[in-house]
Amino acid sequence: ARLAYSAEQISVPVCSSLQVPALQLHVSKTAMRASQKDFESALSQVKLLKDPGNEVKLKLYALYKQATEGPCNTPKPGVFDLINKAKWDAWNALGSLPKETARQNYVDLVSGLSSSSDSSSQVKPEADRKQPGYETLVVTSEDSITKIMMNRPAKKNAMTTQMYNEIMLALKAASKDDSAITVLTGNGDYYSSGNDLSNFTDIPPEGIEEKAKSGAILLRDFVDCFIDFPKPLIAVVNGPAVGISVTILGLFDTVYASNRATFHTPFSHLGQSPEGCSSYTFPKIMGPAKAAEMLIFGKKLTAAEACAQGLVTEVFPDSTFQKEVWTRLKAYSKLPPNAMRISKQVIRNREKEKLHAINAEESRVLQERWLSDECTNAVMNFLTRKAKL
Ligand SMILES: CCCCC/C=C/CC(=O)SCCNC(=O)CCNC(=O)[C@H](O)C(C)(C)COP(=O)(O)OP(=O)(O)OC[C@H]1O[C@@H](n2cnc3c(N)ncnc32)[C@H](O)[C@@H]1OP(=O)(O)O
Repeated sequence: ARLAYSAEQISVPVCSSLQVPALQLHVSKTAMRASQKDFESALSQVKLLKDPGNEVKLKLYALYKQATEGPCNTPKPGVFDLINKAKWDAWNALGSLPKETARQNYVDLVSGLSSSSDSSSQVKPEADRKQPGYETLVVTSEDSITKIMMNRPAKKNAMTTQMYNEIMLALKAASKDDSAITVLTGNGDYYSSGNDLSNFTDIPPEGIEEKAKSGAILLRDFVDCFIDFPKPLIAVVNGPAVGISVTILGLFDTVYASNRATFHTPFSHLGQSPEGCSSYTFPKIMGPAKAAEMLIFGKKLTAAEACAQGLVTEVFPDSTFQKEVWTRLKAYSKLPPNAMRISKQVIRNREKEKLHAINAEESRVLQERWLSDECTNAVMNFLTRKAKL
């Protein structure tokens, strides 16, 4: 049965006080232009929806604020004010998007949510489907799809040691569960900002060399899990992607991206070198010249550019991204699972040995880079707030 979608009922554990202002019936006069009727009807419709989850609620919040107030110009909330900061980030990420476009995107998003909730009114709330035991991820299995969602939105899904370990665990479990396909995605406005640079600060008593050594082992094990993953693996790139979250895309079978996504591997800027087998997969996918621009010079690609260069399978408008992608994935997940697995093996197996060797070599080189002054200075500059990408 449908849940009435009232302000009280949208309380959820992660953002318990997140209230979508669209639920308020007040609409400022500035919003009442081209699609006024549609917008008003979307505002009413949203109250009838099942809880769409925090990620979507943040999008609704941001679009509503942009549509009614224009670009975000309020001060950024403090570090510990997680909920208001998440809301502020979502609104601020819309930049100078015109009010009318925001209004249209709001209407499109609500319409997408209404039709998907119509077709899945029996779906259990996400909290019920969530697999326990993960702190940095939300892992769910439904419709023969295991979804692994990186869940540190306030840190742009930066990957901590714990997150690397949990992703490995989740992939191992997904390889054995009864799902047909597996998806990696991010919660919030980023897909992932790559390696959490504070990983470099936790130096053990044995010293920095030991830290670099254990980091290289973790990196190699992590990437090996992607090389060996036996089922179709799909990246649903919901926003900007940085560093290792980009490089491993070369090991996925399909990459769907929102048109808000960007792809950035600033290794030289960070005094580091390519990993995730990208030194091999990127030149193979996009040719050596384009790969060099990304991996040596840190050129950031838009989603459209990444698609033109073969790293991304297809790009979708952000306003309909989730609806279009999940509709497609649900259809794919109904294909015979063994046939899909075997096709993947036929496509990928002959490269596996080579990829493992490349991964080992990249990890070895990176272990040395982590001890360099160039890397130490770049990480310190970020951590002391002197530099950002
Ligand atoms: C086992 C080890 C394996 C290692 C494998 C190696 C991989 C290589 C890489 O992945 S290289 C890529 C490393 N990533 C970066 O250099 C990104 C650094 N982050 C940024 O430049 C920016 O944060 C941003 C451009 C991603 C986003 O900027 P924006 O202004 O939109 O947001 P904030 O900077 O305010 O970020 C919000 C909070 O998130 C924290 N954060 C973001 N990314 C990281 C990160 N990679 N590591 C650690 N922390 C990160 C940021 O500090 C903010 O935290 P705060 O709210 O507490 O201030």
